Amino acid sequence: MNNELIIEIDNLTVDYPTDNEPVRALDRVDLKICQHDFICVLGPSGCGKSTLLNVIAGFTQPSDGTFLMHGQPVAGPDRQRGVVFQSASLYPWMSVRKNVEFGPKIKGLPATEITRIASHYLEQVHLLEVADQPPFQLSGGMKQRVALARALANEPAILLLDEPFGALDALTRIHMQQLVRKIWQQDQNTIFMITHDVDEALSLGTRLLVMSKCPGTIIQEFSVDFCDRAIDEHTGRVHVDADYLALREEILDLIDV
Ligand SMILES: Nc1ncnc2c1ncn2[C@@H]1O[C@H](COP(=O)(O)OP(=O)(O)OP(=O)(O)O)[C@@H](O)[C@H]1O
Repeated sequence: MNNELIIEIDNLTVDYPTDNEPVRALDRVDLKICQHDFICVLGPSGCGKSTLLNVIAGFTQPSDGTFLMHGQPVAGPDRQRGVVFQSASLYPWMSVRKNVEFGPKIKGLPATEITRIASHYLEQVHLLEVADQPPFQLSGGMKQRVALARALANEPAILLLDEPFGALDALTRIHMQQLVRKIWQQDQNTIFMITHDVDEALSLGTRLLVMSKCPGTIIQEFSVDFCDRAIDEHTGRVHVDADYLALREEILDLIDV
């Protein structure tokens, strides 16, 4: 497997200015992300998970420390980092296909290539049959699949998912998890995902990062392989065994739920 280093974060601190004292959201975070890592970030509410994702996305600049991508500082957002948020925020005036074509079009690719890329990712998320519909005609889960296809169509070096399934019902959520796992396994993507759901993290991630209360720092990392070693062929769900349950308890204790 290719273990190329993609992201290197050293001593990262983020302070948000306020009318009074600045709020320290992240405190001296160190993190390396390599090709094909599937990182899941867990931690109490307000511990700085989104701030960390926003720094990696290029939306927020560090107050101190360094953040390098492929060895270079990052000035702002670009197509190297695809982001999917909890709410799909699609362009409502464009069809599903046009939403997915948007990135490749901005990139200036030839029309045939734009069509090919959009069809490929729409097929991957099982949405080719609704490609010509406007987003408002889709269910919440379908909208999230469009958002995923739109992010993937830029072929980013890393996919950043900020609670992408948080607003979905339980069954749709499981289907989305299966889909993301399959895409990650097939295409060898690199994924950084925030979740509040320990089971979701255990069933998807290869590295689970647990953060402390605000100001956030990474207090523990777990390397896991449940998604590789124990997926039920028929249901696509992870087989829950004693190791899984023990780790689940340990993480919940750390988060102090
Ligand atoms: N723009 C801002 N200005 C001031 N403080 C902010 C700003 N954004 C976030 N914060 C504060 O920074 C801290 C970390 O926030 P952040 O949203 O990164 O946490 P989180 O772990 O993602 O939270 P949640 O799990 O509730 O989504 C919190 O104390 C929050 O109130």
